[in-house]
Formats: sequence, structure tokens, C-alpha cells
Amino acid sequence: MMRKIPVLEIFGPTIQGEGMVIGQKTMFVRTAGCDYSCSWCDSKFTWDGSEKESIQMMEPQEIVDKLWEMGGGRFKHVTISGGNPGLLSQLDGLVDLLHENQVKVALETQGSRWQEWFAKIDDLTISPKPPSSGMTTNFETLDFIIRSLKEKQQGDFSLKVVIFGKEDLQYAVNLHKRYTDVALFLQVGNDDLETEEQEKLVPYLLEKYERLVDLVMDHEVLNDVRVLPQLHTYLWGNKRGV
Ligand SMILES: C[S@@+](CC[C@H](N)C(=O)[O-])C[C@H]1O[C@@H](n2cnc3c(N)ncnc32)[C@H](O)[C@@H]1O
Ligand SMILES: Nc1nc2[nH]cc(C(=O)O)c2c(=O)[nH]1
Ligand code: SF4
Ligand SMILES: [Mg+2]
Repeated sequence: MMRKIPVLEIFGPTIQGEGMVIGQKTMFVRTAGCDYSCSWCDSKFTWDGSEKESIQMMEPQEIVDKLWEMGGGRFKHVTISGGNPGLLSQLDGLVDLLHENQVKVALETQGSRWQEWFAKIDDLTISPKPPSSGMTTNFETLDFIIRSLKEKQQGDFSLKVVIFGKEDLQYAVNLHKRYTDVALFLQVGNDDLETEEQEKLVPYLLEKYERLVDLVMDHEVLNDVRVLPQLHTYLWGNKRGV
């Protein structure tokens, strides 16, 4: 019997608000559970136990049925995020099933675990965590993942680092030097995860975006990077399921 997938949210269609395919119309499947506990995680509910009761154990076909129920004929792209979907070997079946239905598949993961099914992902974002997260990168594992992707990956992949300050930027610089030929995206960190006052959040985050752009413009190593905001926060603030 196929192992079921722990799912916390299925939503969309919406736009991918981050990274390598920003703006892409997509559905989201958010899995439960993470091996990290980033201080600024905007999806803590996936791993802090607060929504344990809402986790649904689903077969790939049930997830596909739900996607079609919600998205109808209005999507061709599904993003799997979490939590860390990279913990779940059983996502292999979901990726295949989506491809059989002519749907492209993206993945958001932090690069702490490898799964063979990563090689089949169309748009794969690896987002290693900088010092502000409180997490430590295992570079042996990350080297293995990047090497495996270079050898096997059928789609595109990129690195994305969330930046909260100068130490994080230095981490991104070191990452860029280590993996020079992998596309690198720098993303503005959101440290106001609680506010519902979107009219205040947007100018606050825009200001942070400008500061990050300034820092990157002045940097001699960061000459081939893309600097992005989390676009969805500009539209919907800290709202969930968008
Ligand atoms: C919630 S995580 C889930 C996927 C995976 N665990 C990871 O971290 O890549 C999705 C993306 O949101 C980013 N993210 C989480 N909290 C954030 C915050 N407060 N500000 C900006 N980006 C954040 C993560 O770095 C990651 O790139
Ligand atoms: N619109 C939208 N774009 C996103 N990009 C990455 C997200 C995530 O939480 O993984 C996310 C999300 O939750 N919503
Ligand atoms: S790795 Fe991703 S989901 Fe896990 S705690 Fe960090 S930001 Fe949150
Ligand atoms: Mg998010």
C-alpha cells in the first residue's frame, strides 16, 4: 500500500510570490512537518504542533482530486511546499500523477534532505537557511544535493536565501562563491508576521526591499543574483492560504 502524505493546506490558483518562477499561476500543496525550526518561519503551524488536528493523511489521487475540485481547469502548475516536503519519500507518486495530468510541479525545500523524486521536479527551489534563522547548514548534505541535481535534474533549479541582515548577506555571498553556476535569488525577510494591518506592512517591507537592493548594488561578489520581495505579501499581507 502506498504511504499517505500529511497535508495541511491545499490552495489556489494563486501566483507564486517568490523566487525563480515568481508570478507563475499555481496551486499550492503544503505538507506538514519540518526538520528545522527557523526563528522567523512564516509557516510555523506546519511543525509547531498547533495544527496537528488539521493534518490530513492523503493518497496522491485524493490530493489530485482536491486540486481539481478547487482549481478546476484553471491551473497547469502545482507548487509543493511545507514544512519540508523533502522529508517525504512518498511524494514521488504525487509528482508522477501530476505529470501524467500534464501539470508542471515546483518544490520549495531547504536542502537538508535529498529525495530521488527531486530529479523530476520542473521548478525546484533550494532555500538554505542563513544565521538569523538559528539553523546550521549541513554543507555535506547540500553539496550532495546540488551535485545530484546537476547530474540528474530534468527541470530547473535555483538557490534562494532569505535575508534579514548583514550576516545573512555574508552567508549568501559564501553560498554564491561555493555554487557559482547555480542561479541565486535573494529574498526580503518578513519579521512582522503577526500584523493584519496590510497598509502598514507593505511600506515597511518595501523599505526593507530597498535596503536589500542597496546592499546588493554595493557588493562586488553579488553581481549575478536576483533580488526579490515576497510578492504575495504585497497583495495579501500575512494572510494564509494565498
Ligand atoms: C515556509 S518555507 C517551506 C519550504 C521549506 N521548508 C523552506 O524553508 O524552503 C517556504 C519559503 O518561505 C521562506 N520564508 C519563511 N519564512 C519567511 C519570512 N519570515 N520571510 C521571508 N521568507 C520566509 C523560506 O525561506 C522558504 O524559502
Ligand atoms: N503566493 C504564495 N507564494 C509562495 N511562495 C512560496 C510560498 C510558501 O509558503 O512556500 C508561498 C505562499 O504561501 N504563497
Ligand atoms: S525550513 Fe522552511 S518550513 Fe521549516 S522552519 Fe524553516 S522556513 Fe519554516
Ligand atoms: Mg509562505
